[in-house]
Amino acid sequence: MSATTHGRARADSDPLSRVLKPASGESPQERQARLEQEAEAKRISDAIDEQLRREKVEKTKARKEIRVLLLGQSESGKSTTLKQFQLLYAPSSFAIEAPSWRPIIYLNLVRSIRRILEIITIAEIDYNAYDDQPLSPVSPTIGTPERARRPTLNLGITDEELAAFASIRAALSPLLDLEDRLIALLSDPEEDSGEATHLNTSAFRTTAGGAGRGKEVALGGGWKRALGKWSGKNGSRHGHGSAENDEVDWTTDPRDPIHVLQRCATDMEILWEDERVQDILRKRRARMEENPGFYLNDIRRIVSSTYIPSIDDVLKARLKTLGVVEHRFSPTAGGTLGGNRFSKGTGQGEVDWLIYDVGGARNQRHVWAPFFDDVQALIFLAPISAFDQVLTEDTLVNRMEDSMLLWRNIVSNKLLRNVNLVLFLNKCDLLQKKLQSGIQLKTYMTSYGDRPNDFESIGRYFQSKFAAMHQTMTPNPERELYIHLTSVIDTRATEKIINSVREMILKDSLKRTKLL
Ligand SMILES: Nc1nc2c(ncn2[C@@H]2O[C@H](COP(=O)(O)OP(=O)(O)OP(=O)(O)O)[C@@H](O)[C@H]2O)c(=O)[nH]1
Ligand SMILES: [Mg+2]
Repeated sequence: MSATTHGRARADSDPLSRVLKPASGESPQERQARLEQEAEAKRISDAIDEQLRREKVEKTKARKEIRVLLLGQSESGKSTTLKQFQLLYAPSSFAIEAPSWRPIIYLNLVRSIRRILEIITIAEIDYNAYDDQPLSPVSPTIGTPERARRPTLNLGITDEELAAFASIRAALSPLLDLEDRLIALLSDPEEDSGEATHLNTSAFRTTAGGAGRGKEVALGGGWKRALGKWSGKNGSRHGHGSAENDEVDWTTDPRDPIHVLQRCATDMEILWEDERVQDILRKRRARMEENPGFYLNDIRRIVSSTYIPSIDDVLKARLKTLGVVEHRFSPTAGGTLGGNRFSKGTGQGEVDWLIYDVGGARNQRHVWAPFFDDVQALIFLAPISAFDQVLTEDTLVNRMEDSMLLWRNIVSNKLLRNVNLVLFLNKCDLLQKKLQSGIQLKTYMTSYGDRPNDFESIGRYFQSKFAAMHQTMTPNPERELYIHLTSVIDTRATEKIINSVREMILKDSLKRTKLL
């Protein structure tokens, strides 16, 4: 019986209107008859209510969809968390997509090299500023590297080193062109969505003037489809089996970026391993290892002709999200393993998960709100290693401060009052490294005072800070907050956390269903 039919039956025998009728001059028999009628009406009404409740439960069950929104500032780890969901619940699709990350990993590597070259250039500029001072009148021979014999500047560059840097910069210059080609390939997916041969004509073209050079590439969800050809179709395959086990040889395509990378590999290694370069990086406090998309210790492996990104490579790859990207993990579409895991122990049958990954940069945040009243759970990521960093989009704003402001807005938002709230205090691995290198939290957050500068104390401090903000600002004092200290590039640890988040959301969903 449909809900509409129930609605009519209910209107025909409305018990309320009967009860509300005045019962003046009622005889005992009439009263008895009225009470019986009322009881009967109530029984019918209760039966209808129960039927409606059951139908609503069935409808909810039939939908079998849990919607989760990932929020947090740029580089907080939202897309990486999404990758972990995919790895856990749709591992076969993760494996199929892994080769598509290859150009992004190349781009990350090229960006790291560019960053080092920029830092050296700044160091050189600092050095050359010394030229403004008059040279010694007793310069023994013209052309002698006078500066080399001067007391070194704080960066300690000599003319010989300058010459060496100039030579390595020249050797690495093809990477700038490669960066343009990779940006063109990644930024313009529409253009490459046609025939596979199209790749050979335009995908690796150079953008005029290198307009995107140095800027971070930001993409919506379409790039994986556009880069389907990177999954191995344009390389020679040897052997059989699944995509992850197939051996490919990227060098068979003369236009593949692998060639430039291979030609530059030795110079990239020389640059990265050079002690003087390391010294300059140290003095400039450029901790490359902590930057997103760090592959400088893996150059040989990455430029191999048969390179396929590993799980860790994909998790480390940095690609800024644009807009909102929706991902559905469904038991049937996402692979059987995913389906089984999702439905395990829930008592709810199989469940589809709809996860919204959004861009976290300030100019991306306006698109978040329309999703607030459509999700059951929200995972907010705050990278607690970022206390000594500023936002890329606004270098006057400290990242930790930005995270806390965002958190305040989220926890006080009325639209989210009934949403399950999960907080990932993320990048704990980087926090640990920072603390080990002697960086003090109190230098950047004076409110931390003289508390111990160790990971446990700082972790506890941030947990209680974020929890206190929730407690004082929440529009729903009943709402529970689940806080986890995370490093979402750590697959094993994140799997446990995701499982506990899943259990929590499903239990809550079951509770709500029972309450209906
Ligand atoms: N070491 C470390 N790196 C992390 C962690 N979480 C994320 N990353 C890296 O940080 C970078 C940024 O992560 P993303 O997941 O792309 O950040 P996002 O929040 O999606 O950023 P937007 O898309 O710009 O909003 C990536 O290179 C990740 O590999 C972590 O816990 N530890
Ligand atoms: Mg992202």
